Amino acid sequence: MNAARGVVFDLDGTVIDSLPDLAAALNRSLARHGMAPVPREEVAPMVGDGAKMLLKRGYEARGMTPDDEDEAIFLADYEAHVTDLTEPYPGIAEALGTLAARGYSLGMCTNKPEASARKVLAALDLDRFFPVLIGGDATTFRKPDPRHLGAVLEAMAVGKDAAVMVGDHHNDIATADGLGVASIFVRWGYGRAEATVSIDETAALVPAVERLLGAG
Ligand SMILES: O=C(O)COP(=O)(O)O
Ligand SMILES: [Mg+2]
Repeated sequence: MNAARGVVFDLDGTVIDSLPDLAAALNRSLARHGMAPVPREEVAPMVGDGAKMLLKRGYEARGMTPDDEDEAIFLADYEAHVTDLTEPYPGIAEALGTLAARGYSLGMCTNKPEASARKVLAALDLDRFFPVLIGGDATTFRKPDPRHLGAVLEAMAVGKDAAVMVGDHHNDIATADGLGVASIFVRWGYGRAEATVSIDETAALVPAVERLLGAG
């Protein structure tokens, strides 16, 4: 019986490969100022602390600082194009379906702006897996602050001993560690982290969760 067990997912770099659209939006913003584009592989390590931080880091790479107008235009433009090039990672929908079928509650703890997160999940037919989702702009705290994960677990009515956090960034692991929650680091995303449990492919996800939370 897994009814009270929960798996909390990070979004960017864990469930969806959103880097192409994030990089494209950043580069459209830079182009407004006549600045050269930042290649995708250089954008990847800038992802993980939310869209505003991505913009700031992208501008810094070109020796500039975004102002409020840059920020507003970038956020609206990204939200409008959030599904142009973005895809779920291969096998992730199947893994989510298996976890749901085995009785795990699923939730999402993302630093992405919440409207963009909900829009992209709906467009990719993944929103049905995540009745609980808290975005990086929804409260005054966000990952790596453990309260972000704490708020997701509270909304899921899952205790921290019965939960696991899955993410691609050191923020995800730090959030879980800070709250005393088990975590799984996924290596297919954009970040690096020291983690007790790491996996290389989506096929390894369900077995890793079952090992941490006990097979049903
Ligand atoms: O958009 C970001 O910077 C990070 O989003 P994530 O927390 O879902 O990885
Ligand atoms: Mg991520």
